[in-house]
Amino acid sequence: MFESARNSINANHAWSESRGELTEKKQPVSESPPVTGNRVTAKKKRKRKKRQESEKSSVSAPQLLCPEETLSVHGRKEKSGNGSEPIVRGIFQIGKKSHDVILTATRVTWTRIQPESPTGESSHKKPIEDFVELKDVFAVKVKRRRSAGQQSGGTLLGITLFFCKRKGAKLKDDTIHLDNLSVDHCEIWFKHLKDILSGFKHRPKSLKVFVNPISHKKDAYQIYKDRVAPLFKLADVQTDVTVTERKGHALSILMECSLDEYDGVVCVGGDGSVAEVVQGLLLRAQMDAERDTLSAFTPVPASLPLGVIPAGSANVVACSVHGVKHPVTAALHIILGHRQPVDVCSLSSMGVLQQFGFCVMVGFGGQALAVAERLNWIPPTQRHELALITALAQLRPEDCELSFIPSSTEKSDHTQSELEEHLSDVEDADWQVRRGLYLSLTITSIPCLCSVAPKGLAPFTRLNNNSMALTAVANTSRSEFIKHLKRYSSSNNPFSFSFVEVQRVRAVKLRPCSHRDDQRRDSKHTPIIPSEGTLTWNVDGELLEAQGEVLIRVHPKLLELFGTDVEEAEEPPVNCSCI
Ligand SMILES: Nc1ncnc2c1ncn2[C@@H]1O[C@H](COP(=O)(O)OP(=O)(O)OP(=O)(O)O)[C@@H](O)[C@H]1O
Repeated sequence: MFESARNSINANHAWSESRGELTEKKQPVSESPPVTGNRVTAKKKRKRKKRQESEKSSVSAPQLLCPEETLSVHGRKEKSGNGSEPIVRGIFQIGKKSHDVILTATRVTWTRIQPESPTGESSHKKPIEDFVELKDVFAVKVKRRRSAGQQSGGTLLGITLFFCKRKGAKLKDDTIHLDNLSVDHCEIWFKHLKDILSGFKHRPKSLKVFVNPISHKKDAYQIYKDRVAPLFKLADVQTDVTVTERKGHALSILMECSLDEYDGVVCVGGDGSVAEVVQGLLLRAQMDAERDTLSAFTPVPASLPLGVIPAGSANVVACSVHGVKHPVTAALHIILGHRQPVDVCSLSSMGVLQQFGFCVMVGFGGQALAVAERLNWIPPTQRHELALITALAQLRPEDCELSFIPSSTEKSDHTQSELEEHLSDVEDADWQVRRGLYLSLTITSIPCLCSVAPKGLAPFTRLNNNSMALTAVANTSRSEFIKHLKRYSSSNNPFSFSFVEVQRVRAVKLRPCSHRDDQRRDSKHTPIIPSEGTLTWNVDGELLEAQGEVLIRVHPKLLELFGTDVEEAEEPPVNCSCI
């Protein structure tokens, strides 16, 4: 019955949506659905007339029922019930069959009209009913038949609804064609559908889009042009696209441009590009709120939600809010205005804010990224594998003092600002302190789902549970460490090792130590003594050298992402071939 929106666009069908165009060339009003077929016998004609009369008596097309009920989705009080009262009802052809179609404030429902049996008895079979929820409909267009090259006008065929259907975590666009040649009929339906759709105020109408042309396989622009831009156009979302020319380009635009005209920002690229746009949105919010980022401060949330179209290699942020690496899913979440507040962490060194992010690593994660940066002349996939192998070969523990404030605040009655104030107060809190050799420390504020870790990098982080997950991997043998890493992509628990400690925390402090008890050292376990106390951090895939003590804090719901809360990535698990 359905065909994909983009597949169904052909030379002879065109969609428009102005009411002007609907009435521009009136078609002869027909109260019955169009009938296809060349030869209609007199008997068939009589039968059809009889059927049409019986249909007309029950559902003449169109019937206006209770138009004020549409007010319910416009934020005003519903007059009665739950929006299930019919607004308008009529007959359309769907596929090749006549259907009784009903529009309510929340859905379009259609039921096949049962033909009478030759004996005049009506069928005892229960009519098949189907429906689409209007919250999933993202466009309604007038459907016309146009000859090749014809730009406007054309024969009215009916109206088409473009909607989103779900298969697991994946969203796909689909269409339902409501065919009827009557202009009056279509006009009434079109108007009501448009009114209802314009009542979904959380859907963006204008977006600032950043595309990183060098992400991963260098196909981000193509992905945007072929798979995302046509959907934005169909949904009448205005876009202002910047193809970034250098690192820092998106950040500098976000710090300067007027954001008032946009309802959201979209980033097409990998996690590095997302990190830059997140940084831009949050720094801009602090600048507009006159927050002093050179001191310990309580940040304000970003003013616009962010949509992430995955075009990188791991796509951790996209997978965490979509469950899949699928540009169409990401685009539909944006168009339908699905918003998910997310916790963000900030990393400060010597009291000065260095970066906002979702996933902060030091030790193995930082060392592997540093190697990858040095190998940037190698294509991305080979580079990441080679960097992993090199970092594993050079595996050395970091000698650190690790402190953290455990968190128990999963649910809270505090307001957003009270919660932020409470969590920002790290001075008077009870810090737990550990001193030791660590192979890897990972702190995440979101689950960080991806194909190499479908269940995420941490056992209990949610997108907005007001806390971060700290995974501390103490010094162990290389083979045990590899066993731990491999478990991320398998069904075994990567945290059930004696050398792995996981904590739910609201703040973490890490101080590199340069003196160790010499007794504990041997050639294998010689720790990295950071030069002048500098550690190499990996913040969302970007390298950061930070001197001295580093403080990482969680900031609940500091940003909204277009997407939803997902339990697990539905990407097929990928085992790293090199370990
Ligand atoms: N035109 C450009 N030239 C060079 N670098 C750019 C350009 N535009 C953006 N960047 C930078 O490229 C960096 C990497 O981007 P991104 O993460 O999207 O790609 P990737 O590293 O290939 O993907 P992944 O992180 O998934 O492996 C980002 O830091 C971004 O700021």
